[in-house]
Amino acid sequence: MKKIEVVGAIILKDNKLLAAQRAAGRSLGSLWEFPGGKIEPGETPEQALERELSEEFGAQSTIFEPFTINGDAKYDFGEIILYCYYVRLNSQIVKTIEHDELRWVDEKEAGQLEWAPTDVPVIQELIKEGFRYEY
Ligand SMILES: Nc1nc2c([nH]c(=O)n2[C@H]2C[C@H](O)[C@@H](COP(=O)(O)OP(=O)(O)OP(=O)(O)O)O2)c(=O)[nH]1
Repeated sequence: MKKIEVVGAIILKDNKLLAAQRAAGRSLGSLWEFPGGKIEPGETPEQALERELSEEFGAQSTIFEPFTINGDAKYDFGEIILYCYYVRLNSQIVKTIEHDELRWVDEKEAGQLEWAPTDVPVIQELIKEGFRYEY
């Protein structure tokens, strides 16, 4: 099965997480995820994440440490391996081209969203840790 490596951003501000809802027509449509996307050949995960955040939001970012666990799930289109990093946005979000909605959520609200299956172990661990590491 095709392995697809994906990076996701854990963006925290005032104890809230930036959650993004995938646009309805896309793969895993309408499910919630970490902003990010596929790692392209020759890119490090950090480079991929910076690029994705620039493309999706028009925002500059700084990538900090990787999260303690990865996501991993199999779909009909391949196996997604999700690497998440703590990220600070250095500029405003000026656009959103790939999401139906962006929402700042606390732990309780995050637990009530329907996340992509890949993300479920990651978000559960993050909720357990608490939304307290702001960069
Ligand atoms: N960005 C992001 N993608 C995720 C997460 N969890 C997860 O399973 N994915 C999946 C959805 C997509 O199949 C893939 C990311 O690809 P992408 O967002 O760059 O999608 P794409 O532009 O290629 O669009 P598409 O063809 O998949 O619709 O990883 C997540 O938390 N963030």
